[in-house]
Amino acid sequence: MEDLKRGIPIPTIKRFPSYLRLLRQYLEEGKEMVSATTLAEELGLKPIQVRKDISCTGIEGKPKVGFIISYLIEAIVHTLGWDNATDAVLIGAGHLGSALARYEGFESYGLKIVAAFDIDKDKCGTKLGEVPVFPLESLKGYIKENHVNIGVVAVPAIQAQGIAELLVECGIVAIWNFAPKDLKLPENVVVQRTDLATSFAVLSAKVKRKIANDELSGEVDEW
Ligand SMILES: NC(=O)c1ccc[n+]([C@@H]2O[C@H](COP(=O)([O-])OP(=O)(O)OC[C@H]3O[C@@H](n4cnc5c(N)ncnc54)[C@H](O)[C@@H]3O)[C@@H](O)[C@H]2O)c1
Repeated sequence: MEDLKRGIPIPTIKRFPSYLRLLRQYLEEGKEMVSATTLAEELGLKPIQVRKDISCTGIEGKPKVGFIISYLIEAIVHTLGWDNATDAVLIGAGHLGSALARYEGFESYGLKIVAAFDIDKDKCGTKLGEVPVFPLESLKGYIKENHVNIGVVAVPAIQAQGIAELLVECGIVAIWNFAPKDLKLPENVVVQRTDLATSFAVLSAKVKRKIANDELSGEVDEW
């Protein structure tokens, strides 16, 4: 995480997950080395951009050979701070919350949902996969006791602002908000909103352009 604070450009950070996906695929295929040119071709980027991005991890390639894939994966994961899974609490154990809590893949991205909280008494005391669901009233005590820094919000939009304020009051410093609501919070709180509808809007615009016979842009999809 230290490296992120040192000012790696946000577009580079956004491209890193695409590099990781591709590099892990290469590793599964038994490849050991990869060149910046190959990565660039696969991801629709310019080789100079790929070299610049990789230089942010501190890894150096060998001329004409490229990069050792396993070292590069390790370096990107470390640069993103993903080698040290960060505990998070989830608020809202409904359809979306349940899917998020059950998804084990987040751990390889450094996120570990350790507990879920809900106002629905029938859900409290149950588990979403391995994640226990607790009543909302126990949120504050849990966060204090377990030193959790991240909150994932998956409650109805109308509840989201109140829940976000409660999370901040409990000491949460970063919120991953899935509710369709722009949260108003103190500036020192990191908020990231994720909306599948936005991704779909991009997809739908691209489809329209394709149908109109325009060229699709070569940009890498961002998440
Ligand atoms: N970002 C996306 O792409 C995306 C996709 C799907 C859903 N959503 C949003 O995610 C949210 C949840 O959607 P869902 O389909 O899982 O809904 P859901 O109704 O299945 O689940 C909501 C859960 O939140 C709980 N809840 C309500 N108020 C609460 C509160 N004050 N404190 C704690 N828990 C509370 C409910 O008891 C319920 O278990 C909605 O805001 C929805 O719009 C976003």
